[in-house]
Amino acid sequence: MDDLTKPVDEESIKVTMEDFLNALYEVRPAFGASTDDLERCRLNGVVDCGAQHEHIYKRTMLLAEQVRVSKGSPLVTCLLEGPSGSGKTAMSATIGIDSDFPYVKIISAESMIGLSESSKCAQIVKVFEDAYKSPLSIIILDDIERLLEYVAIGPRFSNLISQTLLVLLKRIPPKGKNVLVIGTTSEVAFLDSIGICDAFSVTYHVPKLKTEDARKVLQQLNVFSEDDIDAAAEALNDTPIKKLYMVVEMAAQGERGGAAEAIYSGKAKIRISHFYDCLQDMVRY
Ligand SMILES: Nc1ncnc2c1ncn2[C@@H]1O[C@H](COP(=O)(O)OP(=O)(O)OP(=O)(O)O)[C@@H](O)[C@H]1O
Repeated sequence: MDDLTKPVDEESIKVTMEDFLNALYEVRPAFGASTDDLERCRLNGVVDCGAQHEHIYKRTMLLAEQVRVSKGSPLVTCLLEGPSGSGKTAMSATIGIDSDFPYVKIISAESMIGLSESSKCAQIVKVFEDAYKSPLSIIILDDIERLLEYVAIGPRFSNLISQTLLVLLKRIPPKGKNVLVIGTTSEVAFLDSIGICDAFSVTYHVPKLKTEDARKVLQQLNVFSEDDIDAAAEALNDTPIKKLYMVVEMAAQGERGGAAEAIYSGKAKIRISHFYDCLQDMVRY
C-alpha cells in the first residue's frame, strides 16, 4: 500500500483459503514424528536384506520397546556402524517409523548445511530439548562423523559439536520422558578415538550384503530371470545395498536406454552380460 489516503480495497486484504494453506504448510510443528524426513531416507522402500540386517532391526526395535516401558532407564543409546551405503540410515528411519513414538527427529548434516559450528550445536540441543517434552522420543543422529565435520586429512573435526554430543548422549531426560538415541556412522574407528562410541550403550555392525543376502534382494526386485539370479547375486557378494540398487538401476536402463519400464513392470529381464558391464564400470563409486 503506497498511498495511505486511498480507501482500503477490502477484497485484496481478505485471507483466502490459498493463503491459509500456504501458511499451514510453511509453519511446521516442532513436535510429532517427521515422517516425510524419515520416508526420504528410504526412497526405495524396504526390502529384506538378509539375516544380519533383520537381526539388528529386531534388536533395535526391542530397545525401542525397552524405552517405551522403562521406569528406571529413561535414556537408551544405540550406534549403528558399518560401511558407507550399507543401509544404516534407512534402518534407523524404519525403526523411527515402526516404533510409532510421538516424537521422532532425524539430525543430519544436510539439514544443517551452511550453519556455523555454534548454530549447529544450538540446533542439535534444540532437538533434544524438544524431545524432553514428549513422553517417548527417538532421535536419530545420522552420519555422526559428518555432523562433527570430520575430515580424514589431519584428522580434523569440530570439538564443540563433539563435546555437545557427548553431553547429550549422557544427559538423563526429565522424569517421565524416555528417549532412544540412534546414531549411525561409517567411521567407527574415528568415533572410538574421540570417545563417542563409549557414550553409546550398544553398538551394532550393519554389514555389506553377502551372496545369499543379495540373492534375497534380487528376488524381491524381480529384475533377473531365474537362470541369471544366482550369477548376479554371486557378482554382488560383499556389496553395500546402496551399490546394489545403483547397479541394478543402471543395468535396467538397457544398452540403449529406455528399457527400465519394461523391466520394472516384469515384461522384460536384465541381460546378465550388460549387468556385468555396469558392475565393472562401478569399480569404485
Ligand atoms: N532395507 C532396504 N530396503 C530397500 N532399500 C534400502 C534398504 N536399506 C537401504 N536401502 C537403500 O540403500 C541406500 C543407502 O542406504 P543408507 O543411506 O541407509 O545407507 P547408509 O549406511 O546410511 O549410508 P551412509 O553411510 O553413506 O550414510 C538408500 O538409497 C536406501 O534407500
